[in-house]
Amino acid sequence: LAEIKQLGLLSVMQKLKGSTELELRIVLLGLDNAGKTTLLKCLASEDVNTITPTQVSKYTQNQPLIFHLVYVIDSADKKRFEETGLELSELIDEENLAGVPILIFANKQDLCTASPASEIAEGLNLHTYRDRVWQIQACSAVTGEGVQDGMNWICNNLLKKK
Ligand SMILES: Nc1nc2c(ncn2[C@@H]2O[C@H](COP(=O)(O)OP(=O)(O)OP(=O)(O)O)[C@@H](O)[C@H]2O)c(=O)[nH]1
Ligand SMILES: [Mg+2]
Repeated sequence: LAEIKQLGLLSVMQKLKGSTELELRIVLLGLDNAGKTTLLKCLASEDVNTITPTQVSKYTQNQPLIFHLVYVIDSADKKRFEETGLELSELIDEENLAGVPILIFANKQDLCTASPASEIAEGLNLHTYRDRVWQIQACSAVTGEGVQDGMNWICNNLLKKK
């Protein structure tokens, strides 16, 4: 995990379907330059009132309230696909994160050099993840496209658990 840049812990108060209020904790991870900060800004600009990003300086393995992981990938940086895949698999093998649902953002889809999310999913062997629910979502943190779809997936997971 040492090389994973830890970005932020997001405490999100989401009002779902008008009546339910849920607190959602997200740990946002990814290699440097993947687009984590841009994604946070994108989320914050969409709903400043309900999202409170907190920058934390260090990843602590015993975070008590991790409900979801979000892993960001630069879809246009093919040279680092192997590296990011290794980091992701280490994360998946973390004992403390066993079973934690994971959303993978295939970010920077606005670039014409970006690989499609389906190709990235294959390269990362996502289909072999059997201990948790996972989702890969194509997005652009710059245009905002796909970001809300990813967040909706997380919200739907929470609703299912209730
Ligand atoms: N075209 C494009 N550029 C993006 C996108 N997301 C991020 N970037 C750019 O990629 C670079 C890195 O983005 P950051 O958000 O700083 O990445 P980061 O993951 O926070 O990087 P570190 O803080 O170094 O770990 C910046 O120049 C962003 O403008 C995207 O969806 N599309
Ligand atoms: Mg950053």
